[in-house]
Amino acid sequence: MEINKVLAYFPDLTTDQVDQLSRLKDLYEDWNAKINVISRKDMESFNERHLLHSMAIARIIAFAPGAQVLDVGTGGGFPGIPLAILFPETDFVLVDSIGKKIKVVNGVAEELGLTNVKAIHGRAEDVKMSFDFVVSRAVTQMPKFVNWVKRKFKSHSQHTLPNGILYLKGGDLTEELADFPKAELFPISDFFEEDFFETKYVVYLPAKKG
Ligand SMILES: C[S@@+](CC[C@H](N)C(=O)[O-])C[C@H]1O[C@@H](n2cnc3c(N)ncnc32)[C@H](O)[C@@H]1O
Repeated sequence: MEINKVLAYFPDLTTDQVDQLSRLKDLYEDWNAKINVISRKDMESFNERHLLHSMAIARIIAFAPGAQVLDVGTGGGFPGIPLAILFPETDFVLVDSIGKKIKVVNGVAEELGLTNVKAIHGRAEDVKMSFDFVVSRAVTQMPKFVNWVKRKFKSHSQHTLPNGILYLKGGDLTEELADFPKAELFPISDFFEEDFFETKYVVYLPAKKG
């Protein structure tokens, strides 16, 4: 997918944001040659699989200036880096347990001048900060994930949605979400015409029970 097609879904971007998003594919190609974080096959479809896919979260929520967002198991920076570009006044903490992936995240953030990204090499369970939202893609099953992050939410919400998890997920989620009656599924095909995403939903789970 051409970058212009991705950008057409977000017509209100500033020139800085357009420039940053347009540079991502080349930056990841350079980093990937040094440290392999994205498979060759995925690199071919970088703009849809990594960029537009991550940006589906921005179709559900506009993160507020000053809000804190955690990306758990960010890998090379997804969905955290594209979201940090879209919401430059929101603070993003990207955590991954593999150090070389965090090296790539730091490199990309530095090259793009993203001052709102902090990358942590460590386990999500050990992050001791509070957040408005936790985002993620392709890390683990929801019951385990909820255990990792359930004590990491600020109680007060400054958004239209109560604070919670926004998780890019695919497959049959019936069993996985059985214990989470408050989970809401947003099909990504509602946001973008293309239907190439293996991960087909953004799952929203509010932090507060009951
Ligand atoms: C399949 S990759 C997905 C990477 C990225 N979210 C994406 O969609 O491109 C899963 C990542 O989760 C990380 N991970 C798994 N368990 C973790 C944990 N407990 N804390 C932090 N990172 C973890 C792995 O190191 C790996 O980079």
